[in-house]
Amino acid sequence: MRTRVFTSPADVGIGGADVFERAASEAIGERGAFHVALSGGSTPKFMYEALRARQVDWERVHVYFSDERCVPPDSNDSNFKLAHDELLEHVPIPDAQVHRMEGEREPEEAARRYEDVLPERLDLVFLGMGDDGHTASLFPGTTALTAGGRTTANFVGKLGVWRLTFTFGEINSAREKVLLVAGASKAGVLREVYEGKRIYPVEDVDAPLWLLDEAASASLNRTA
Ligand SMILES: O=C1O[C@H](COP(=O)(O)O)[C@@H](O)[C@H](O)[C@H]1O
Repeated sequence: MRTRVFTSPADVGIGGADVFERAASEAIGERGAFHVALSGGSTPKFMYEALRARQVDWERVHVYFSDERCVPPDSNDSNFKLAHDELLEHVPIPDAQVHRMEGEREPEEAARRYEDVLPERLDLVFLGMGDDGHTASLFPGTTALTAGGRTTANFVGKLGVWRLTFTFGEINSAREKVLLVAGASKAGVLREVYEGKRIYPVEDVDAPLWLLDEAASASLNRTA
């Protein structure tokens, strides 16, 4: 496992922005465009703030989402809205290059439609981890954990809601995967993940780079 530990959640965000800027420069230099998927939740906000001032050729960036809540794009629960308000409206990325999941549609239909939007291969996928070990909207015990295809609708029984999410196939086919994890509530699950217990969905992400804050990593006995 590759891991970097930062002092605070804000520093995790700066670490994520560093990865974004470097990967964008490499992809644009080598292939002429950068295809990146963003996550939701609370952790990416700091990365979005940091990214506004970075040297990124936004005209060549295409943004996707690794999961979405089944809500309209102007809902405060929308992963797209967070990225839009905190980053995308502040940088010169063409609107046509922002590819949101349509959380306002019937979930199965929205998942099918998103498969037509995705590029052949994503350069970089940002992910978070919930304190139940979910990543994207791949929650423990849900059907999406074994779904084929690239995106799927997922009913999350314990929340009583539908979500849209990348499958593990889509996540693992990306060139790079980065997990941003902050907060003491994640420490217990993280310890078990690092012990190789193999009980949480997040453990099915192949070879991710983990960007952690000190609170999340407090109980790790790390050798990597
Ligand atoms: O529900 C979600 O939660 C995870 C983790 O979010 P965080 O707030 O603990 O950082 C997130 O990665 C996912 O995109 C989101 O929809």
